[in-house]
Amino acid sequence: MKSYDFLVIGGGSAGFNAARVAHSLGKKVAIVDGAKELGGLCILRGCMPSKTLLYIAEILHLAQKGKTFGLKIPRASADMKAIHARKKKIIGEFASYRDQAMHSGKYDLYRAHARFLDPHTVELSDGKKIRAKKILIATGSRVSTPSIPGLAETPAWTSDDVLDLDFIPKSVLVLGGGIVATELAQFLNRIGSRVTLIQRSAHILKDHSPAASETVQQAFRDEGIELLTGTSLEKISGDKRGVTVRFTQGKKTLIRRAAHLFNALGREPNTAGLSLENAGVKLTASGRVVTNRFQQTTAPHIYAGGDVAGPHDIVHLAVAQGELAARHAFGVKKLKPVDHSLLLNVVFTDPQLASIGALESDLKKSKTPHLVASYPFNDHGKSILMDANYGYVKVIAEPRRGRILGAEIVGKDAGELIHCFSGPLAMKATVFDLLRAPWYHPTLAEIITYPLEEIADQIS
Ligand SMILES: Cc1cc2nc3c(=O)[nH]c(=O)nc-3n(C[C@H](O)[C@H](O)[C@H](O)COP(=O)(O)OP(=O)(O)OC[C@H]3O[C@@H](n4cnc5c(N)ncnc54)[C@H](O)[C@@H]3O)c2cc1C
Ligand SMILES: NC(=O)c1ccc[n+]([C@@H]2O[C@H](COP(=O)([O-])OP(=O)(O)OC[C@H]3O[C@@H](n4cnc5c(N)ncnc54)[C@H](O)[C@@H]3O)[C@@H](O)[C@H]2O)c1
Repeated sequence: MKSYDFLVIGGGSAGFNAARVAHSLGKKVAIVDGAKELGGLCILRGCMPSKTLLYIAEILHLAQKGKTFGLKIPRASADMKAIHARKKKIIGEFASYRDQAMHSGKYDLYRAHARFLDPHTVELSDGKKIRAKKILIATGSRVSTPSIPGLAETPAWTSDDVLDLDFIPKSVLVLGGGIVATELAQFLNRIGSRVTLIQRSAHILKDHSPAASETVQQAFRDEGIELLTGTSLEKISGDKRGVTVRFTQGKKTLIRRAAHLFNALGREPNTAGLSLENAGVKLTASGRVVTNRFQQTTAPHIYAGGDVAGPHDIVHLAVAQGELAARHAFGVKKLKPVDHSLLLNVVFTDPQLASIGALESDLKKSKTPHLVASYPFNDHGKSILMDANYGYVKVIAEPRRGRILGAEIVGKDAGELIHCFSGPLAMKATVFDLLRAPWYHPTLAEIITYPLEEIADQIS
């Protein structure tokens, strides 16, 4: 039986980066991955394909509103075969780069599924057994199918299918109003599908502020997406002609039909089949692997990172958790846990929605003193000339010295603009520090100076 210092189960963002760090510390490392294609979710079926398609859809949208800018663009439409080919080429290049790195000889790579036999031994789906001193579980997440009558029996697309379309679907019913649902509903609508989105809570993107979700909702409705919120799904059925969803909204019972159904009702940690009970690794009530601040599970020599551990399914956190686990496993000193108080979140709808640090609602709940100021994009020179009028920038600061606690941006390129705050938040900067920085005119970024000045005025 082969034996290693470090065994990584799952070679996605968390697992690959943990293996890379362990190798750089001089350790003998093995990666086990059971996927047909190497690369992990972000490269193959997550961040990169979705952002490739969303960017294309944004260009199409701008071309279609050429008249607003005084342009004659007679007919802009999606050529799905070409779009699909572009996506495949781009993703193929990213995946091949990762594949080469995994085959670099720095790690022993096993293309199989693993399950624990005991706390130090795993059995692979090809029958091999391997042992390791330290192990990382980085098996990611998978689409969940909640128990809604008819859902399991009705053919439904997942995000994997939507990201791989090579035709324009006539109509799609999108179930859910989270990030996957909203980003891909807008993509489908912009390429020319008739889209209905059915969401359980009162707002889409319910983890964000109501003002932020309402702004995105308004943009979606203005683009022609039918958005139904505050609903409860009752029955889903399908026949040769398409799918039917029956649901309630308040006291009304409603029915919608479409050619296709898209299940965007969330993801769940990928732990089935790992036989974690043989290793003494416990799960939380929501099915994530229990970990401490250094990613150790309830069996201290076994670590977990990425979507399987949470608390957020975000790729830079998966990378940070994997790297931290490898360093901790091999005794690197003065390590800091991943700082979730600096949570950075981006939703790549148009307008984009991005936030960092403390949310206003959490500060209100905990009665933490704070100052808030915001400024709308429809009163800002650069966004007006770009016809990018949805949204606002909001800054939250501590009231005595003006230390920035958080920021929320809804608007054009919010995912880029929010990074004006990530360095300053990490460095505990104040609004006064940021106002000393130069801000070029005319840029979208300079809008940030307005709420900063308002807070500075309130303090002084
Ligand atoms: C449509 C979509 C868009 C997204 N967009 C973004 C975005 O824009 N930005 C962002 O930050 N995040 C985004 N995410 C989330 C992000 O992709 C994930 O948080 C991240 O990829 C998780 O990385 P991971 O290493 O935990 O898991 P993964 O990358 O999923 O890796 C897990 C690996 O484990 C393997 N595996 C599973 N079980 C076993 C087993 N028993 N034995 C061996 N191998 C196994 C799998 O084959 C896989 O390769 C998106 C997700 C989706 C679905
Ligand atoms: N831009 C990004 O960073 C990005 C993009 C895509 C995905 N992701 C990550 O992937 C993860 C998964 O995203 P997701 O959108 O699939 O999940 P999610 O949990 O964010 O959204 C699931 C949606 O389904 C609804 N829902 C769940 N069960 C339901 C039921 N029984 N009846 C009615 N509605 C129900 C929820 O209310 C919610 O709107 C997220 O945590 C996100 O962090 C990130």
